[in-house]
Amino acid sequence: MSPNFIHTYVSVDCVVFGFDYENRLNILLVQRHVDEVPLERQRKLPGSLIFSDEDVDDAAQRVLHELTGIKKMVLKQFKCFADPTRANNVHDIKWMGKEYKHDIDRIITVAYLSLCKIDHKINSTKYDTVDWFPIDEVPQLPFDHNKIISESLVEIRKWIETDFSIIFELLPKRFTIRQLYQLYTALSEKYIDIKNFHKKISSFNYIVPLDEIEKNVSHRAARYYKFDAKIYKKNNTKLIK
Ligand SMILES: O=P(O)(O)OC[C@H]1O[C@@H](O)[C@H](O)[C@@H]1O
Repeated sequence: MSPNFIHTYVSVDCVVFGFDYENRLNILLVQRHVDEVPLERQRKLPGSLIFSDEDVDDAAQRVLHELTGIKKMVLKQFKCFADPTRANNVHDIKWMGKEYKHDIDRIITVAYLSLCKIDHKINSTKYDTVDWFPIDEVPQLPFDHNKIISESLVEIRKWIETDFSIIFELLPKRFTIRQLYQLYTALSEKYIDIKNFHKKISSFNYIVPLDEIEKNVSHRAARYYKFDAKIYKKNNTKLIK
């Protein structure tokens, strides 16, 4: 007897990270609409089935553009999720039927990581509701989206160790060393104390001090810095060795 081979749909899902003013990692979730399910239980990762004439990376770039209105965003494919039961939930089947007008029983999804400054204006052309959620306040999501998010966290930690410059995609254009430190500690599993961090940072010429300091703060006003991508590319140093 010959084995059964799958005949399946393929989708992409994007985990977009942001870093908020309370020093927490956030991700972007969208709202879907399925009758009979309370709205607060219908958040999901932004995603889409892939068009028949589309490359998978292009589909992810399209999803991000439809999600944020931003033309080109940092993007990293990190894993394929193919559990045969991942789209078996009755509400998920209903949703796919409504959204794609097809009888869809199996979907393999390719997951992507992306990064966005949290103060960037989100101009979605596809979703009526797009919100930032602190990573530890993400609700129960459809499909295997909670699993995709936890695996994306492992992935972003690895990413930062191989390419430190991605951290600046999450920070405002001008930032303090404390902000950089807090983001680094939220992302990295390595511990470094703030004094040593300051020492390290001051040896990196791609982190450039500005002639501006914080205003209206209760603690000692800190200097602002900016990231110089050109200088970084020249020496491409890892931050913590
Ligand atoms: O609901 P949308 O994102 O349009 O459809 C694609 C979905 O199909 C599932 O594999 C994915 O997890 C993805 O979310």
